[in-house]
Amino acid sequence: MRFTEQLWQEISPLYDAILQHGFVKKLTAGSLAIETFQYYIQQDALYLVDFSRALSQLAARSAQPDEMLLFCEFAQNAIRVERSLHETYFTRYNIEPQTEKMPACFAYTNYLLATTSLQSPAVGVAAVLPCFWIYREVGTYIYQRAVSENPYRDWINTYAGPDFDRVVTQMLDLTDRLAETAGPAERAGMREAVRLSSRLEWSFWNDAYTQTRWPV
Ligand SMILES: Cc1ncc(CN)c(N)n1
Repeated sequence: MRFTEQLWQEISPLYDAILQHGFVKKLTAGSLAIETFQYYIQQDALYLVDFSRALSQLAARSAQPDEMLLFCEFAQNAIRVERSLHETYFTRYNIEPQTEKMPACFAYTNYLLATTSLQSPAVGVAAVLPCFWIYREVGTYIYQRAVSENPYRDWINTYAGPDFDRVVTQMLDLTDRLAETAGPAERAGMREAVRLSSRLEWSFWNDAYTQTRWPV
């Protein structure tokens, strides 16, 4: 069994919890409140900058030039492609940019930055993997069920689309390659990183759904 197949088995309860979350259910039905989406997209704009920074760190730390190229491309796309999707919504709903990260966004971005800079490159790659993988799976799941008049159609099409699928396949292949040369402790670290980032994906949607702010 591929290492990434094992990973998917391990995180499938977390993935199921994401699919059962009100945010995803309402996004699918097209009934997600605009304020909820607003919060999400404001936080996601902040997230993407650090996500791109984490990918740039992986590029700098890659052992292979081809991997460097991949991470440079992913880092650029995180800002160019996903930001253009965001701009569509910022304009459509008149959303003001936010400058303060709320708890889940803060935890997730700091976790990604710390892991991609301080852990081994293989563990760093595992930490960013759910950012790609879970979005493709959730995007595809929603795409297959979403109503056609869904106001969030652009978001759904981006993550269920062929370009994003190609990137996710490259990430999965790379993760499997790195796992082949990793020792048991490093593989355990990779599994833990995938679990943690998957939890943080759930938290990111949950914060938007509950409009979480810093309590003090
Ligand atoms: C929180 C989060 N995770 C993942 C993605 C997809 N790169 C995103 N835009 N936002």
